[in-house]
Amino acid sequence: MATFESLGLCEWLIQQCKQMGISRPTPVQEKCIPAILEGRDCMGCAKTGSGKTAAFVLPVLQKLSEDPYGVFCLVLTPTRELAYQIAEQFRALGKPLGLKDCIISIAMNRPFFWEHKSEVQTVEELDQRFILTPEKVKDAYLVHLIQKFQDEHDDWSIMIFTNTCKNCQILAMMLREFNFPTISLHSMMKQRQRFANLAKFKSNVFKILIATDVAARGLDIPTVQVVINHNTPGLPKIYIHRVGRTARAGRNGVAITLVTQYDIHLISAIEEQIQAKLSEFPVEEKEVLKILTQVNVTRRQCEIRLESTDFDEKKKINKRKQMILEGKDPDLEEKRKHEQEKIRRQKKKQNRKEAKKRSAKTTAVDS
Ligand SMILES: Nc1ncnc2c1ncn2[C@@H]1O[C@H](COP(=O)(O)OP(=O)(O)OP(=O)(O)O)[C@@H](O)[C@H]1O
Repeated sequence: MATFESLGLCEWLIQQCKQMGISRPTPVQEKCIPAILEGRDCMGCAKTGSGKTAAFVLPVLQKLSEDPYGVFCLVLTPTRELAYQIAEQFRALGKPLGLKDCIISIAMNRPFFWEHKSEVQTVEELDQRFILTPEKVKDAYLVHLIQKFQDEHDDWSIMIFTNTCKNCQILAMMLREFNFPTISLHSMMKQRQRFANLAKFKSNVFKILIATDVAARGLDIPTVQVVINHNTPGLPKIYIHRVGRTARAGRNGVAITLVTQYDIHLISAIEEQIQAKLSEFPVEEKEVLKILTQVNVTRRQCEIRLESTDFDEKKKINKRKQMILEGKDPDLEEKRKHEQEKIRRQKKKQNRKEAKKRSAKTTAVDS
């Protein structure tokens, strides 16, 4: 069995790995580390949660320590959260180097040239994968499932994926109405809020993260035991990334996908890709029916509440797209608008103060 030493990794890096609980290389690390150390081009493909990040971070750090000069490594990621996560790994493993890193994010949601390859996930790691085929009560099944996990496990943590930002927002509101400690993550949130919510979920303050596919790739949250697909992913590749958020680094995990009669063809494509049949998840229908009305009413109330805010996904996305086409950064524009509004308010306040002073002076002169 290979060791980090036999792969050519130097002692200080082996010690850093040990401190992070990494004692033996995973297969992708075993194959990539020597090749990168030799300075060869390398493309690593391995299943989700198998340590691909350290497979390039470790040899990059070793090379950098040998010749610490200039800009050394550029890492491209599909989301900002992932950029921060990888930077953290560089910082943790590269601590003795006094490493300097810089995160640059661009206005566009996703660079189109990114191609993340993942091998077919094996069934052994992912303990159980299920499908649920509800008729019109998806949401009631969701509430029932969460309730079940909450009742049956002391230490639990669930990631729920859904297709749109609006759905994500409504479901988060709805689950909070049922007193589930829920937090959301989607691209219509401000970046600061996205990071804050992710941190709250990672620290286990909130047990449920409901997210769009912005959280489907690369995020490494070891405590996630369950992934629920509120909608069936349109592409098998997305399914693999989503369910890969659980059962990471040899741990166990469960993935449940809610499927309607219109999604059967999608399930067939997923099964073909993962080379495994998904089994039906057993639920007590009676229990689901008991909460059906309450769930539907709560959802409708949340929809009405959300409609009264300016949460218009399409309008906002189109506005952002237009800005990008005009060469503007939507986040910067928003910040600038906010600053201008602040200055305008301060000026107004100042004018009012001065007017008050003037009128006080006039009164004094009159009297
Ligand atoms: N050799 C190792 N032994 C044990 N754990 C490891 C090892 N290498 C990395 N890990 C841990 O495994 C977890 C998953 O690693 P990582 O996020 O790099 O997976 P990945 O293959 O990039 O997954 P994804 O395809 O989902 O992005 C991390 O918590 C990491 O610290």
